[in-house]
Amino acid sequence: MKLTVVKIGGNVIDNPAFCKQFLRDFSDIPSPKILVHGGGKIATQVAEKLGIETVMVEGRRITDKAMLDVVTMVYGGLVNKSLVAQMQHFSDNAIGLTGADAGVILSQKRLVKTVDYGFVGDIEKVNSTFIDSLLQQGIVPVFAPLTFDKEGNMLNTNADTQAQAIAVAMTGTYEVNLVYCFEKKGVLSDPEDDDAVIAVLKPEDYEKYKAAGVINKGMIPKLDNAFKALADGVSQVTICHAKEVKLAVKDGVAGTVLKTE
Ligand SMILES: Nc1ncnc2c1ncn2[C@@H]1O[C@H](COP(=O)(O)OP(=O)(O)O)[C@@H](O)[C@H]1O
Ligand SMILES: CC(=O)N[C@@H](CCC(=O)OP(=O)(O)O)C(=O)O
Repeated sequence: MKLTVVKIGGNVIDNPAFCKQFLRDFSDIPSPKILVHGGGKIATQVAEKLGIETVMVEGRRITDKAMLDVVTMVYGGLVNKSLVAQMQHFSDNAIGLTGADAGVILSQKRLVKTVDYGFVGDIEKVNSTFIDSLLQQGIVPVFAPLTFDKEGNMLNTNADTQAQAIAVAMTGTYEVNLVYCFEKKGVLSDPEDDDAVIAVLKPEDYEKYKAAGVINKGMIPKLDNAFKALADGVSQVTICHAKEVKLAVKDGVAGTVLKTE
């Protein structure tokens, strides 16, 4: 049986009209399906209002206690619950979850000698049986980019990584299609040209574009996760504009499709 996992980024969520259109389109995608959301841009804005500075290292937010409070409120509260309410309006029976709810995504606090990331989690285990029990009831799980550790901490977790880990965990039961939606038409071969979409991306091309600096910033962790998902058993991985989510799922052709070789 097929399962669709869609990840939606912060630039889409931050735009109410764009986000509403995306959720309307998402509601047309047949179940079973899962939504994973980011919200980094909104967390940065809220933190700024509270006088808390944002520092990102290799695509991950340094998350001290004050920032953990911000991301817990923003991702687990504001963003997650707003999405769930709108999805109910579009007749998707959504349930909003952090990884701590029902212990569904266990992480370990990120330990890197050179950088103190604070309350940032690297995912260890996803309870696919619990997720499947929701899917079996026709419920659409909506995951905030938060996980937890055995010490009882909430941990901030990169949303692209979380989508990849959930998608891979579900491959035991489903043929999984993973779609990363954002505000551009796909992975671009020319950052200045919004139409220069790379239709098919293979690992060797990725390395080439990365070395040339054409693929950079947030696209690097996104593609690392996307290729990992493909290597770990996800059937199809697409990176596309949020407006093309239905095309990506129904026709399997939109934006950039990843191939292993
Ligand atoms: N070659 C590229 N093609 C498209 N986007 C790119 C490329 N290189 C870097 N980017 C940047 O990557 C960003 C997407 O990553 P990120 O900001 O983490 O998105 P999201 O928050 O949606 O996960 C784009 O907004 C774009 O600025
Ligand atoms: C640890 C870490 O960096 N977590 C991310 C989680 C949100 C996210 O990934 O949001 P986007 O998908 O919108 O970028 C952050 O706080 O920015």
